[in-house]
Amino acid sequence: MKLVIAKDYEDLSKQAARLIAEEVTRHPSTILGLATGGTPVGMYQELIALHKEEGIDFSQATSFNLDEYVGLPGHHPQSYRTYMEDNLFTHINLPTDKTNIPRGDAADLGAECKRYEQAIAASGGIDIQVLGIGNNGHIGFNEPGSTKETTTRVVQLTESTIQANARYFHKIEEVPTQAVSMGIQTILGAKKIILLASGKAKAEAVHSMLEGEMTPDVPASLLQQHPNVTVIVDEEAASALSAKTRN
Ligand SMILES: O=P(O)(O)OC[C@H]1O[C@](O)(CO)[C@@H](O)[C@@H]1O
Repeated sequence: MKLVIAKDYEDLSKQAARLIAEEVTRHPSTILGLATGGTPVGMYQELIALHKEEGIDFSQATSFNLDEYVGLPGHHPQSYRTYMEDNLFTHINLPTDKTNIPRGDAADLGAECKRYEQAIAASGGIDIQVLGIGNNGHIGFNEPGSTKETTTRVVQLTESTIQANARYFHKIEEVPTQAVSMGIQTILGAKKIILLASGKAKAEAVHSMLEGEMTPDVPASLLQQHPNVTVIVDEEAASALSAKTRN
């Protein structure tokens, strides 16, 4: 995996946005894999600026998000659909009907998971997938124990993930306990992957991902088998890495 240590969060966000913008410019009908969480917010702001100031054009692109909470309709304030509308979609020219996010409120979640996986395959597959990383090494909502064979499915969130995400809800009891998430196999199917991590709380997970053994106990470590991963971290998130990995 290629490691980039950015100066700070702003630099990380700018470098990540550049990679996406280059991809969209080179290949206008690119299939983007998008992530939520706090980390990519700065990257989305940079992408909006690149769209407004440099005319980066998303009109022919398509997007697939990693995950959505079970039980939340798209219009719920804490749904990942709302997050994406607020942080990116309403500010750029990506057509709404080309933005895909699993339906967490589907009546038949099993069918929804199959439909989502098939839609990704039918698009030709994800060209560039953005990922964050959970403090416990999760990617998407693939919690520890997720194997490399997993595809889009309903997953149970761990207590630590529920606690980490409670900051977006009024109280912890409101945080959904399940999500629909692309699987590890789905993520590994992307042609390129960019993983972003910022802050001290991510240092241990970044260390295990890059320097630990490949194990479903740290789902992000399974990315080691992918041929084209760029990990962009800030100094704090890089702080548990050995000198050898840093150089
Ligand atoms: O960027 P954050 O908010 O630290 O979140 C890290 C990860 O946790 C999630 O928000 C899910 O808990 C992922 O979507 C994200 O990659």
